[in-house]
Amino acid sequence: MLKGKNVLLCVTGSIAAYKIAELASRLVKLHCNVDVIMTKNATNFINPITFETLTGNKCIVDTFDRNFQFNVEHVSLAKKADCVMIAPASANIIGKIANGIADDMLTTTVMACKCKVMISPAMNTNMYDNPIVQDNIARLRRFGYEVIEPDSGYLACGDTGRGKMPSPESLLWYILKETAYEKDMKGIKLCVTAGPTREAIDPVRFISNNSTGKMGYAIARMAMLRGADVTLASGKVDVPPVPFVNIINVISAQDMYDAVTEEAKNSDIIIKAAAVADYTPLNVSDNKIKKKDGDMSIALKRTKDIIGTLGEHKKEGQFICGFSMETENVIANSKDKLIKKNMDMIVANNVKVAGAGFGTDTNVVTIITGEDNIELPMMSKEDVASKILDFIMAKRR
Ligand SMILES: Cc1cc2nc3c(=O)[nH]c(=O)nc-3n(C[C@H](O)[C@H](O)[C@H](O)COP(=O)(O)O)c2cc1C
Ligand SMILES: CC(C)(COP(=O)(O)O)[C@@H](O)C(=O)NCCC(=O)NCCS
Ligand SMILES: [Mg+2]
Repeated sequence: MLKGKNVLLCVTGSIAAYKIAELASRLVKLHCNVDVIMTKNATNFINPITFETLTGNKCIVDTFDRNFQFNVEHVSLAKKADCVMIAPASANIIGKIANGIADDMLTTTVMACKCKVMISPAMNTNMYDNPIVQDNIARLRRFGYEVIEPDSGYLACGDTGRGKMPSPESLLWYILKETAYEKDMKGIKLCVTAGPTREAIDPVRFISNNSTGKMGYAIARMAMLRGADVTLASGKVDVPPVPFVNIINVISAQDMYDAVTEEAKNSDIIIKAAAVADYTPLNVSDNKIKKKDGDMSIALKRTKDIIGTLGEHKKEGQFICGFSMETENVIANSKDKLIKKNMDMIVANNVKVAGAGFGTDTNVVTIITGEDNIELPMMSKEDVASKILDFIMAKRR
């Protein structure tokens, strides 16, 4: 995902420094070239050899070290980097950078950087809340540095509070958002739906379906990485939330209808990968329905047709993509829906095909537009998501 990219990690003297080894390793596994600069104080917490072994590059601490690969190392590292992350960032380094001090390798390199610089403060809560630190952070933001909000939680001194460095996984997402993929969807507002809906029968029971949200979440994730401004209307799912995406949690088909019809007013593209109930109980019992002898039946009524409503009110230039999950006459039924509901594209999948449908990490789909019928081989839901976005972007051009 990061082949050909150069990320510069800058590590300072905080107990959270050890966690950056994990980040460096994750980046390397994504085929990224990783350079690491440490402050001298950081080497008290983690040895440069750790980073050198993980990245295959010399870890630089001393500006005046003559054992250089480049002529003027601080300038070449600054020029080469696609993005810089200072993590953990000590109160000291924040103060130095905010005030134009460049008295070591880290601060000198950062001073020479033109690329995006992200700073992840990690320190004791009292230090973080200190008005001098807060003032320095505000100053850094004013100069275009991205300062990442620290988490709240257990700190090494035994206190609990603000100042904890976000997990390596969270920091990785910041880097991916900046460097992974071309940002060809920048400026586009995308609304994605995902997951199942739940239709209450009584306070303890509901009618639902097997959707896990994996397909919709993959679309939201890929679009976010391509620079889109993404809103994800999600039913109850177990998949982790997508960072940097506005998630609207919904339960029922009616909730989904309300969220999506509202969001659609400002969306350039709408992709509906949720499995929304077509029917809901006619009456919802206020109390748990008691078991009785004999059979029972539940009367159902139609839910509102979300895609139908979106198609009817489609704005000029808006692109609507639906998903269809069929078990027979997949293509014919999907084409029918596409036309009837005024969609621009429909992605058909058949639950009965191996590697397709609910819960799996792969899917087998056919992308159907007015003109084309493109059958894709089995691929990961991530790759299916990319293909869908590629098609939509090409159609919009
Ligand atoms: C055990 C220990 C843990 C520390 N943790 C932090 C920390 O999390 N954040 C911080 O700002 N300073 C922390 N410090 C203080 C810094 O190491 C100190 O301010 C140092 O001068 C920072 O140097 P540097 O910014 O050049 O890396 C810690 C010090 C010690 C001894
Ligand atoms: C120390 C640690 C990395 C521990 O993380 P963990 O609880 O996730 O294992 C985390 O609490 C953190 O990021 N702390 C911020 C820096 C810190 O605690 N500095 C010491 C002064 S209180
Ligand atoms: Mg349906």
